[in-house]
Amino acid sequence: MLKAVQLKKVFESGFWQKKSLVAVDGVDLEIGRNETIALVGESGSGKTTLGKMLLLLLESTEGQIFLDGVELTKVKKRELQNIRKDLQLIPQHPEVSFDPRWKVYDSIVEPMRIHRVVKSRADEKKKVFELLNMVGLKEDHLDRYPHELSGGELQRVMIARVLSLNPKIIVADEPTSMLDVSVQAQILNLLMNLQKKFDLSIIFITHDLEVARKVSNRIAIMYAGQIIEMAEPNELFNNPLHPYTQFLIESAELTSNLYTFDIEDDSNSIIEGCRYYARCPIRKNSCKEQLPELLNINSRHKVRCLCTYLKEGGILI
Ligand SMILES: Nc1ncnc2c1ncn2[C@@H]1O[C@H](COP(=O)(O)OP(=O)(O)OP(=O)(O)O)[C@@H](O)[C@H]1O
Repeated sequence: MLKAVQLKKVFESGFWQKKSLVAVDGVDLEIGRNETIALVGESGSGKTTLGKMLLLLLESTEGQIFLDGVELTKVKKRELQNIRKDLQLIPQHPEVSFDPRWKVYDSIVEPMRIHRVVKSRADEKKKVFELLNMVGLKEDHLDRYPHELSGGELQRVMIARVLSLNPKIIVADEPTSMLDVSVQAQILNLLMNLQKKFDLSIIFITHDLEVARKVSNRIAIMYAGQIIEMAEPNELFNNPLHPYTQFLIESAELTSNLYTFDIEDDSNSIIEGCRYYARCPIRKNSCKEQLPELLNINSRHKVRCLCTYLKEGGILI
């Protein structure tokens, strides 16, 4: 359904001296209908940048994106308007996506008007009530301004707004991280139920491995702009192969949340070998020179680590 091939994003940053920062570094990813892939990784590993590129909200420096076989990176801007409604974002902070001067009703109908998915005001009203029902809000909420809603209610409005366009792919970028635990669970359940109903493909960005395990069919672990391991949740938790994944799982068990390094290293700058070299407890000299590929260990498990290939039976050689 959605397929990314060797996606790369390089930002030019630096105030006095310009420096290239590789935020996403050669990502291949394929997501099927009704599938959820969780992108997990520490702050700065490129999750949001990758998510935005997949939704065409950010231009890729290199690589291709296909939706149902159509290469989106080649489609003309005018034709993209139609495709954009299939690709939607649920952001971490919905409050910044809403106009504070608009009531909830207007915020929900705005994208439907832009994309002309309703034919009359009566249709529009009917659709808004349907959506409201689905996301568990009441008629009374429609007449309020964003600041008059709780974080959980606001995220429900965001979900209604996104679903109004009947999208194919949703990138949910840490959609529950600012909510308290009980509301988090409600929103996650709501998303999972709506996914079945709407046949959605979801890329779920999170720091929280336990959330990833709960919501996803597959988990992709990101480090320094690359996917370094990918597997179904049970397989990944029972048999983590990359030293970084092992570290994440151990840290999550200790703190129930993902430990973040103090990132004063150069993991996002352009180096030759394995991006995890500086921190890796099992590194070999050859890891410094050779960037490992993301290779299949078996049909359900991929890893990007030279030492693991050798240990797991030498697929590389
Ligand atoms: N517009 C930009 N200009 C320059 N650098 C950027 C820009 N957007 C992101 N970056 C950099 O790209 C890298 C990846 O950022 P990104 O936001 O994708 O990471 P992330 O994994 O989503 O982090 P977080 O979990 O904190 O949201 C970071 O080093 C970030 O500073």
